Amino acid sequence: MKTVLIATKNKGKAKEFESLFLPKGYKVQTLLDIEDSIDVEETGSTFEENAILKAETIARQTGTIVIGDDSGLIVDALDGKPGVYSARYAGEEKNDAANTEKVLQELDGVPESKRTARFYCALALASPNQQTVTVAGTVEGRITEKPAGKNGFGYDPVFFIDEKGKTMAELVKEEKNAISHRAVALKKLEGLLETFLQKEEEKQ
Ligand SMILES: O=P(O)(O)OP(=O)(O)OP(=O)(O)OC[C@H]1O[C@@H](n2cnc3c(O)ncnc32)[C@H](O)[C@@H]1O
Ligand SMILES: [Mg+2]
Repeated sequence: MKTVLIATKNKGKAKEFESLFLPKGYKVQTLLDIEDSIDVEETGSTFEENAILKAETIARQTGTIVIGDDSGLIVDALDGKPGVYSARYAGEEKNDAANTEKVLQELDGVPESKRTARFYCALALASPNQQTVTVAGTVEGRITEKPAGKNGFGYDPVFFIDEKGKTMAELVKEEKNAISHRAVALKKLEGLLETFLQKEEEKQ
């Protein structure tokens, strides 16, 4: 089976990539499987910049093809926050529940019609000897007044999807993976990944 390395230490993302890639015939490896893997500093001001930083840093370190994922929540009433700071919104320790609570507090008193938001996922594909490419995907929703659901990760319990009548955390894995920002981005990356792998083989 073909293997693809994802430059992430996020368990929720890792699980999603495994399910998304399995039907395509790929086995997924992440930085959670690699001992002493380095932390990539996310110094970019856009999701794309950070996805590139993750993918290129790890591609250079491992000498293989790598996918970087930088994603987050964009809330209209908060002028796009937490945005690229989604993981550390309530502090450096990256606490999903605390991040979610902070968004709910900041939206206190904001009416339902003004609680529009979207998840954004930028994916970068890099290898030591090919030009890096990026793609992106989004999914539209609204921020609820309190968390609901146990599935998924991050801000999923407060992200309500009108078409489903449920929060992202109330969807089963298959449902999230059919509509998520990550799934939309990955669909755009599929063909590019095949080309990358072919070119890599030709070089060997
Ligand atoms: O950088 P890596 O190692 O990949 O892991 P991370 O958790 O730091 O990931 P990001 O820098 O991309 O930050 C993304 C944050 O946005 C949130 N997020 C991203 N995708 C999400 C999803 O599908 N559902 C809910 N929240 C999500 C989540 O809270 C993450 O902490
Ligand atoms: Mg991160």
